Amino acid sequence: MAHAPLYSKVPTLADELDIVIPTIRNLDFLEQWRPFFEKYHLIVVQDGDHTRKVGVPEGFDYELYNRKDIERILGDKAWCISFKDSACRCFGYAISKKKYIFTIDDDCFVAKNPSGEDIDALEQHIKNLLTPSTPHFFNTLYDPYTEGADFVRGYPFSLREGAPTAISHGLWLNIPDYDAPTQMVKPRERNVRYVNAVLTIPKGTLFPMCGMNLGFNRDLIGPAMYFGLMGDGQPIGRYDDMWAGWCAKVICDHLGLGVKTGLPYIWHSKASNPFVNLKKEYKGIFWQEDIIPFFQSVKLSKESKTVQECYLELADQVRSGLGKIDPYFDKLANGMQDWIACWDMLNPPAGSSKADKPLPNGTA
Ligand SMILES: O=c1ccn([C@@H]2O[C@H](COP(=O)(O)OP(=O)(O)O[C@H]3O[C@@H](CO)[C@H](O)[C@H]3O)[C@@H](O)[C@H]2O)c(=O)[nH]1
Ligand SMILES: [Mn+2]
Repeated sequence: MAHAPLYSKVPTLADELDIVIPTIRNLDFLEQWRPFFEKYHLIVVQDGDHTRKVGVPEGFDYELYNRKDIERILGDKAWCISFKDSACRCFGYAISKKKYIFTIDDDCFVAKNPSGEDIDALEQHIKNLLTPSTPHFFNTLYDPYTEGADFVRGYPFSLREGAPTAISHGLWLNIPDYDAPTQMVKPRERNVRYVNAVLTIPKGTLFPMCGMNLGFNRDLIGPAMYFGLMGDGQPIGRYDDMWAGWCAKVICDHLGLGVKTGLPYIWHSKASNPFVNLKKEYKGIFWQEDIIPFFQSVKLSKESKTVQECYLELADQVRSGLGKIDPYFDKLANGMQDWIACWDMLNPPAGSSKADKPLPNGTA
């Protein structure tokens, strides 16, 4: 059974992909990415003080949303979008009109491969997203759809079509995405290991999704990419991307979609303060010992056929399964529900009466 064609030239998807950047800093890092990013539309989610002017370097096509814009657009449901946390980025996922999203932090730069060449992270994410995943049977020679590799002997031919890829999870050279305790005991550790591999995360296995260098297919998994309620007024931080990854993975498993991790690498330049991070992560470090078994036991009903249906069913299970840990999870379940309402308001089904209503633009 022939499997997906290899791409001699990876399509740019310039009109089908938005780059979402959360920022409390500045966007000077875009200068280094200019050769790779300039042809794409940017969605900048400005966090923190909305009166601060965030400059976008000349030549980039963008829309920029600050807290006031989020409140204007989402009204009484704006509360479900985090404030003073990188989780605010998920507003960009909902307001986008494109099929694909790539999100990157403003302290991530262009990395070099072992041959010293600049890595076009976006091209690799596109390659990952446009080729199938293999969640149902592990290919020991890694990604069979990449040049110079294939399915190994014993790989069932009936499974070689693979599954549609929903998420492409990239990695980081230099500052690794460690939690605070690890960062505190290994303050000088740098990731210098370039592993030339892309792996599908097997069905039934969870993973810690980092939002620093992440691509996904909005049409396949967008409504599940709610970065959990963190930051201002919340008891935990730095679990936003993790929460989205756990929710998205159980839904991908239910819907037969794939998640890949590995290439591409970016160069992560700033180590955030481990003491500040410990304060943010502290409760999460304990809670996740209950959260993970919860997600491992999640069963979604066969009636849940769309991402929204799966996500709302999951929100109910979060409320009943995790609400006893802390009232936060009840609030988070409410946030998940209001997120879906926001998603559906901003992304009405084609042909519905609301589909043609232009939304208020960002402050760009
Ligand atoms: O309140 C905030 C804090 C930060 N941002 C923007 O979000 C990203 C990540 O910020 P930063 O680089 O400071 O954080 P890291 O610890 O390196 O990031 C890791 O933790 C995750 C946070 O949950 C993040 O996704 C991981 O990569 C930058 O663009 C900041 O400008 C913000 O918008 N609001
Ligand atoms: Mn960072």
